[in-house]
Amino acid sequence: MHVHAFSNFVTNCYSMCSLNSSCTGYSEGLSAAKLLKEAGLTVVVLEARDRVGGRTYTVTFENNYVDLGGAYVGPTQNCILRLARELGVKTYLVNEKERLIHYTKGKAYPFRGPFPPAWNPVVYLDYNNLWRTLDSLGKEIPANAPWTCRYAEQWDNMTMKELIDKVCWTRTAKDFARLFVNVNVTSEPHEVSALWFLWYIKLCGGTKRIFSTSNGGQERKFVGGSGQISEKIAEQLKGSVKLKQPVVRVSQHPGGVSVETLTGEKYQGAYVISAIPPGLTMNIHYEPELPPIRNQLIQRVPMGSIIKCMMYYQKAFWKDKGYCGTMMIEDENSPISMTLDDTKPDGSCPCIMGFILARKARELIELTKDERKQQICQIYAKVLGTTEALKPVHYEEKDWCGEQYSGGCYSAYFPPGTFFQFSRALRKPFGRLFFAGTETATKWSGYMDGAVQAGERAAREVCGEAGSSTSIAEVPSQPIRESFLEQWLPSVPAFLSVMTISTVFLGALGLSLVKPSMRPHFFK
Ligand SMILES: Cc1cc2nc3c(=O)[nH]c(=O)nc-3n(C[C@H](O)[C@H](O)[C@H](O)COP(=O)(O)OP(=O)(O)OC[C@H]3O[C@@H](n4cnc5c(N)ncnc54)[C@H](O)[C@@H]3O)c2cc1C
Ligand SMILES: O=CCc1c[nH]c2ccc(O)cc12
Repeated sequence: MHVHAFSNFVTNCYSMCSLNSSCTGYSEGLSAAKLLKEAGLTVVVLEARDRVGGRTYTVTFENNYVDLGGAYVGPTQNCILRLARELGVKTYLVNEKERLIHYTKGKAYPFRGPFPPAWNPVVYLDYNNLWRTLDSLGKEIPANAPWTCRYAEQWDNMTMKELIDKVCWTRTAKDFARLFVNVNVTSEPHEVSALWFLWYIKLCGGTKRIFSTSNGGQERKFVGGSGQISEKIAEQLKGSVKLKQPVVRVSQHPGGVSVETLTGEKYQGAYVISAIPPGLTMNIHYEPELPPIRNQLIQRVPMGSIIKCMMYYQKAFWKDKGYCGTMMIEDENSPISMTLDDTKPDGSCPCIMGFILARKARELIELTKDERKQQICQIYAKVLGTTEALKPVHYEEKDWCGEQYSGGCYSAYFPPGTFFQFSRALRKPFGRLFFAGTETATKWSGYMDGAVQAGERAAREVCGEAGSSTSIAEVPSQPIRESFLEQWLPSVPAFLSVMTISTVFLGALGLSLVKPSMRPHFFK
C-alpha cells in the first residue's frame, strides 16, 4: 500500500503511503511519512515548494543561521521535542535573565514574569480577572470536541473583541488584551471567534504557558534552526520526497487514490494524508467531491498575518542596560508589538527578533524593506532608551502574508460563527483521504508541536490504529500555578459591588446607632 502525503511535518504537504504496496498523503506530511515508513509502508511526499519545511524556514548568511518562520519550543511540547531528540537536534534557552520591558503610553516599564504588572489597583484587579476568566472559560471546552461545549454556540457567535469588552473594565487591560490576541494568533480581536481563541489558548496550557518564555512556549530554540527537523526527515525518506509538486487533484476509486500535481505527474496509492492548511485545500479538485461540511469548512478559515523581523547589532547593548531583549510594545506608531532576544547562546550574532502582527503587517507591507528597518530601529531606540539601536549591522525579514503555499501564518483562525459548526470536520477522514496539519491538532494547535502530533495521528489512522502520541516530558515543565491572590481577588465590578454594599451597610449600621433625633430627616 502507498500513502501520499502533501506536507511539512508529517511531511510537508501531501503524503501517500502503501502497506506492502502504497499510500498517498500530503504534508505534515513529513512526520506522518516518517512514522508510516517505520511501520513498513511505502510513502511519497509531494511538496509544492522547492524546499521542505513549510512554515518553518531556516536560512543561512555570513556564517549565521536564522529562523524566519516557526522557531520557539517549550515545556509540554513533547511531540516536537521528542522528534528533535530522535533526529539529534538540540535546544538552547532563549535569554530571559535580565528584565523585560512593557512600553505603553510613551514610557518603558521594566518588569519580570509572564505579564506586565499594574501599579493602579483597579487595573491590577482587571488584569488578574482577564487571565483568570480566559483560563476558566477554556476549561469548559473539550480539546478534541470544542463544538460539544455547552456554551459553544454562544461563545462562537462572539468575537474576542466583544469578549474582551465584556470582561475588562479598564482601557489599559483592553489594550493589553488586544496585544495578547495579536501576538498569539497574528489576528485582530474583532476577526476571531471567542470560542476558537479560548480553545486555542487552552490547547497550549493556558494564558501563562502560551505567553511565557521561561516555563512557556518561547522557552527554547533549536541549535542550528527549526528547519533542520524537516530537512533531516526528508534525508531519511531519501527519494520519496518530491519537491515542486503542488497537488491539484485527488481522485479516489475503489482500489486506491490517485494524486495529480500541477506539473502533470500522477501518483497512485492506497491512502492520502493532506497536511496543508485547511484553506489551501481549496486549490485542489476532489473526486468524489468533499462532503458538504468539509467543502464549506475550507472556505471559512483564513490565515493570520505576520512579518518576522531580525535586527542584528555589533553588541547585545540591551543586556548592558539590564534588559533581556523582550519588549511588549503598545504604540500604534510602532511596527513591532513583541520582541525577544535572538542572540546565539554563545553570545555571537547579537539580534533582536520582532513581530509585525495582524493589522500592522497588512499596513506595513506597503513600505520598502529599508523603511521598515528604519521604523523598527527608531522604536527600539525609544523603548531601550539608547541611540545604539539606530546602528544595526544587518537586517533580515520574512513576510508570510505573500506566501502562496502558506497563505499567511502562524496558522488558520476561525472567524465568529464558524468554529461551532465546522470544527467537527477538521480531521474527519473522507474515504481514503486523511487530514493532518497543525490546525487539526488537539494540543499546541498552530505550533510545530501540533503539526507533529497531527501528522502522527493521521499516520496511525492510515494504519487503522487508535491512540495518541507519547507524551513523556522532554524538558522539565513546572506546573502553572495560580497564587492565592490570583485565584481570589475580585473583578472590578465585584469589588465595586462589595464596596457599595459595605458602604451602604456600614452607613445604615452607623445611623442605627445614633440617636433618632440626630438622623438626617429622610431616615426618620
Ligand atoms: C513567523 C512565524 C513564526 C512562528 N512561530 C512559531 C513558534 O515560535 N513556535 C511554533 O511552534 N510555531 C511557530 N509558528 C507556526 C509553525 O511554523 C507552524 O504551525 C508549523 O510549521 C505548521 O506545520 P504544518 O506541517 O502543519 O504546515 P506547513 O508547515 O504549512 O506545511 C504544509 C506544506 O504543504 C505544502 N503545500 C501547500 N499546498 C500544497 C499543495 N497543494 N501540494 C503540495 N504541497 C503543498 C507547503 O509548501 C508546506 O511545505 C510560526 C510560523 C511563522 C510563519
Ligand atoms: O509561536 C510563535 C510565536 C509566539 C506565539 N505566541 C507567542 C507569545 C509570546 C511570544 O513572545 C511569541 C509568541
